[in-house]
Amino acid sequence: MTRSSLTTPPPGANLPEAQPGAPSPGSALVSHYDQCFACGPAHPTGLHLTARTPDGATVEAEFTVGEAHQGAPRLAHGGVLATAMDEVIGMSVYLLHKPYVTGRLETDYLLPVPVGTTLHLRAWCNGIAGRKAYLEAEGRIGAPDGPVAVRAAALFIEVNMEHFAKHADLAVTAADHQDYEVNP
Ligand SMILES: CCCCCCCC/C=C\CCCCCCCC(=O)SCCNC(=O)CCNC(=O)[C@H](O)C(C)(C)COP(=O)(O)OP(=O)(O)OC[C@H]1O[C@@H](n2cnc3c(N)ncnc32)[C@H](O)[C@@H]1OP(=O)(O)O
Repeated sequence: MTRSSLTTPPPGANLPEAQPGAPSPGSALVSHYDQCFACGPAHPTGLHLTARTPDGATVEAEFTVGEAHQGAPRLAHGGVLATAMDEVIGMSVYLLHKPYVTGRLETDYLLPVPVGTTLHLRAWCNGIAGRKAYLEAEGRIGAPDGPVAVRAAALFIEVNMEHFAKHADLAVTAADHQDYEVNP
């Protein structure tokens, strides 16, 4: 895809290694937050993405474009598609077993995505350098090997749990995410 140097791993970046306690190959990934617009099962109008990791290194998910996701008539809004890409990439960082947030997200829109289309999403990590993780994702129409409609490249930045606690209840946040390092 077309990407800037900011989302390209620098020389010396390391490929991620399997982390003890991280989701194992074949497992489903739980939502990181019930009310997340992209993956929260309790969100009233969210995308309700569910994901799994087939191999402990990549993440797969499906997103079916609905009436509520239109930008142009009968076509998905680009921002909604970017949300889905951001989330599936965010879920792939889950495999690193540390909290990260999106610093930068670049998106290529290659094909229009009509309402009713199921996009097959896949995300993976291309490298880690210090607190920076370099990630990529694609969304294919209709099948895992269907035509690519969307590509994304992202830079995620590692944060500590206090990042989230500034705007929410630390006790609740920590209790919900005991498997993350709280003070990395
Ligand atoms: C009850 C609550 C439940 C909470 C749940 C808790 C657990 C959840 C676990 C997992 C969640 C997963 C969630 C996935 C959801 C999808 C992902 C999202 O949508 S995340 C939301 C959107 N993103 C933000 O809101 C970030 C806002 N930005 C920031 O907070 C800061 O800017 C931050 C943390 C990204 C960096 O700030 P600094 O002060 O820590 O660090 P500095 O020094 O500025 O940056 C570090 C390095 O990164 C580069 N960098 C930072 N931002 C960059 C950018 N945009 N482009 C290029 N480089 C950037 C800098 O140049 C620096 O590089 P050099 O070390 O000097 O080489």
